[in-house]
Formats: sequence, C-alpha cells, structure tokens
Amino acid sequence: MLDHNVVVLGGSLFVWRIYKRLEPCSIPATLLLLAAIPACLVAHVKDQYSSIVLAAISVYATFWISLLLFVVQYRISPFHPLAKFPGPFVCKITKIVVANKYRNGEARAFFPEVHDRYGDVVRIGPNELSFRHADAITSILIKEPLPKGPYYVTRVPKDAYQLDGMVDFAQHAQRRKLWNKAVTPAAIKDYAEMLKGVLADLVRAFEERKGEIVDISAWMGYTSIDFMGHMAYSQSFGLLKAGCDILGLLDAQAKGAEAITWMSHIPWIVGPLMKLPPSGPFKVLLELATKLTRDRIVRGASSKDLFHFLHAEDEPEDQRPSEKSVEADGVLAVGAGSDTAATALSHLFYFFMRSPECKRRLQVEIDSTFPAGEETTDFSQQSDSMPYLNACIRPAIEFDYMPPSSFVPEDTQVSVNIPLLHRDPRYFYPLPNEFWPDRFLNQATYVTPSGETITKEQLVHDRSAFLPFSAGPQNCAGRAIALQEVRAVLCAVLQRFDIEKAEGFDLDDWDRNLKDCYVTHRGPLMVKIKHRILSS
Ligand code: HEM
Repeated sequence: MLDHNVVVLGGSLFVWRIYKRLEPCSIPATLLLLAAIPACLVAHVKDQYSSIVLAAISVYATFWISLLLFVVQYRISPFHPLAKFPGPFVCKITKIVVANKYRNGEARAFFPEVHDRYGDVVRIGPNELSFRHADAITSILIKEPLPKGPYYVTRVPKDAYQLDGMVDFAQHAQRRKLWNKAVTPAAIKDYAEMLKGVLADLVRAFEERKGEIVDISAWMGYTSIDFMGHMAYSQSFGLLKAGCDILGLLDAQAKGAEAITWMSHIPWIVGPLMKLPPSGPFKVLLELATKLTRDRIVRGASSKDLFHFLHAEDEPEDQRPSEKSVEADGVLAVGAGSDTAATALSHLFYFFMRSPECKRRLQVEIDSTFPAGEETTDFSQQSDSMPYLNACIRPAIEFDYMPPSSFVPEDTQVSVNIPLLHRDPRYFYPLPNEFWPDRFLNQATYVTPSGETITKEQLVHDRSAFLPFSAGPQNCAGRAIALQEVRAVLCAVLQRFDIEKAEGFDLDDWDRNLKDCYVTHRGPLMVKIKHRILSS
C-alpha cells in the first residue's frame, strides 16, 4: 500500500496542475479542488491513523502546504515563462504586494523605485510585467492591441455591460459606438451649455468666499462632479451650491475605488465577493445609480445629455441597451470623469502656487482673450487661440494607473506605466520632473525657469510617449469633454480671482498626500481666494 503522504502529495500535485492550466476560481470549483479532493484523500488514508480527526488534520495540512509550495516553487523556478525578467523576489511569488501598494496609494512611489532598480521591464507579479518604454505603447495598445487582461473583469457589474469592463473587443467596439456618438462636436456643444451653468455656480461660490481660506482641491471635486451630474443625467448634484459633499458621493467613490483597485489586481477574489450583497461604498454608489437612471427615464431631458446617447433614445425601444447597462455606464461616466478632471485642476492650482510666473503668463493670455468683465465662456477660443493655456494643461493631466492587457497564450498581464514615461528624460528633457509648460509650445528657442536658453533641436519632446488619455480602442472616451472642462474652469477662475497659498499651509503636503488608488486620493490644498486686481 502506498504511503499516505505520497498519496496526499500526488493529490495536491494534481490539483496544482489543474490550477496552473485552467485557473478556476468559481466557488464550486474552489470547493471541489480545495475541500472535496482532500476529503476523498482522508477517506482513502484514514485507516493509517488512530482517528478520523487526526487523519483529516494531517491530510488537509499536508495537502494545502504542499499545494502552496508547488505554486511558489514553480513561480520562482527557471521553468516559469517570466523567469528571465527581473523584479522584486516577493512579486514573483504573489500579486498581493502590488495590490496592496495600490490599495494604500503607494503605486506612485513603488513603480519609479522598481523601474529604476530593475530596468524598463519589471516582473511585478507572478504573471505580470510592467513596461517603462515608449515602444511598448505601440505594441501593447495600438498596433495590434492586446486583449484586456483580468484586471478589467471586476469592472463589470452583474447583469450589466460597462464599457471599460468589456474585455471582448468586438463587444466593446459595439458599446463604444454609443459613447462615440456622445462625444461628437455637436453633442459637446450641448454639454457646453451645462458647463456654463456649473461655472456660474463655481464663480458665485468663490465670490461669496472672497478673502476666505478654502480647500480648492475639494472645490474642484464639487465642480467636476456637478458637471458630470448635468452632463450625464441632466441633473444637479448640488455640491457647489451646498459647498460640501452633500450626497457622500466623493467619499463613496474614493472608498469604492480603493476596494476595486485591490480586487482588480487579484481577480480570482472577485467571483466570491460578487456573490455577496453590495455593502458600504458600493451600496451607496449602486443605489444612487439606480435612482439617477430611474429618475432620468421618468423625467426625460430638455437637451441631449450623455444618458440620451448611452440609452440610444433615438432608437426604437427594443434596440436600446438594458437599463442595467446604462446604469453601469452612468457610474463609469461620473467616476471616470470627475476625479480625473478634479485632480488635473487641483494639480494646476498647485503648480501655479509653486510657479507664480506661469500663472501670471496664463492670466495675461486670459486677459487678452477675455478682457475683464467679459464672460470666459467662448470655449472654441480656449481650444484654438490660447496656446499657453493648453500648454499648461497638458503636464497637469495625469494618468495615475496603468492599462493592463494580456498576452495569450501564456496569460501574462502586461502594462505600460504611462506616468513614468511622462517623467522620463529620454522622452522629455530638460526638467522632466518639473512643471514647465513651455515644452509643449512650438518655438525656435526655449528659456527654462533658471534662465537657460535652449534651441528646438536641444529640446527632447517625444509626443509618442505622452498619453494621458491612453491610446488604442480603450482610450479615454471623454477626452474632449475633459479638456473643455479643465480649460473653462481655469479661465473662469483665473480671470476673476487670485488663488494664493493659505498662510501656514505647506505646499509639500500636497505631493506627500497624493495616493493612487485607481482614482487619485488628494489631500487638502488650502488657498486664499482673493479678488483679482488687474495690473494696468
Ligand atoms: C482629465 C481628465 C481625464 C483623464 C486624464 C482621463 C483618462 C483616461 C484614461 C487613461 C483612460 C483609459 C483607462 C484604461 O484603459 O484603463 C480613460 C478611459 C475612459 N474615460 Fe477618461 N479621462 C478623463 C476624463 C474623462 C471624462 C470627463 C469622461 C466622461 C465624460 C471619461 C470617460 C472615460 C471612459 C468612458 C473611459 C473608458 C473607455 C473605454 O474603455 O473604451 N474620461 N480615461
């Protein structure tokens, strides 16, 4: 008779082979492989023990420990397909390290560190590589875009299809058609009217707070979320009027994103978690999305909002996407469109406090385009005739997380770390780490903030490495809307107000408190709102 340990080891080797080949993660498969199989082994070897309890303890312990060792051994062995790629040892064994970095908002520090240490291609998980090279953009995202990886699977709510969670390209392209109709110049014209209303609320709120100290990062959050309410659902969320997050939306979004980003990096955990009823921030967000969708359907809209396009309201009812899918894409719009724009705007106010000369130059451009007393709401002028405004915006638009895809057949997830490219001297030089808008201007010579003059030929400016809105089929659907919003807010505020650092606030705290958790957690950015006195 075979020794019982050999039988148990054979069982766990068999289960490991199944996991390696099929990666099953459903609850029934997990119960079968991790509980039922060892139970059968207990039944098989129980006679060799003095009691069934002892047999169960010994078999389960041997089975699970040996299974774990098989997994670890293989992941660090030279036979693993990614064995030749360098990376932190612990990352070869488990993805938990990177998942926790995201959850704790430490990705911003972690990725530069590992790429500086290990090079342009780093193994950041048992089956995952991170790239820091512009060539990878074309190979992964553009030329023959690789299919989306399991990272995206968690974005798909049950019974619904959310655009960015659609891993099937054909299905994604079909849904993206609705989004593309929602971002044509004609559609964006309608959103411009909504934006004007939001700008009026913002200006009014700042007028009322002149001379006061406010957290401008929070106010940018209210602004962008209010705009998304109008643009997506023709409904005011009312944060600007209230001067606070009355719906708890920003808080729910931040907490939900923290959980989602963690789960996205450990996709096998999603199956079991999705079986649980939504709780905490997910409950808040889902209930709000359902209510917004219902209310919008009943109420209708006086002009074409995003919902109009996503719900295909011009089509016969039987050809429209399901209510659940529109609900899911509505959440996506509010999530994808609010934190990103608010972060870009907050960064800009921060940069202007660090570099007052840049703010002065921008205000000169604003004044010559929109003289004092005139409205700043001719948005086409902002996009076409204000080069310095557009140069300022570009370096402030961050792309805080990575778009992973996956290689088939090895099931390796790969990602290009775009924020690192934006700060890489091979693509942007000089001052790759500094806010220096001039690099985005087309000039024969450039003067750096320290007074050094360089020629166009000396400037390194590789636009192919600049991708704040990503690229390829899954690029940002709201790019044009976001740019219009950021330009409009800057013009409206800087034409009328001087935004100065609040006394006692340490600007270094802004950078210290930034955390990438799928959305960017921003700490406070305390400023004094002052009436702007125009220099003659
Ligand atoms: C400064 C502001 C913004 C930035 C930097 C930004 C950036 C991005 C990036 C990098 C992606 C790709 C993400 C990935 O592949 O994982 C993306 C996707 C997306 N963004 Fe934006 N975004 C911004 C504003 C907006 C706005 C205002 C909206 C909506 C009105 C929006 C809607 C979307 C949607 C729907 C997707 C998913 C596209 C798809 O999967 O086909 N974004 N965004």
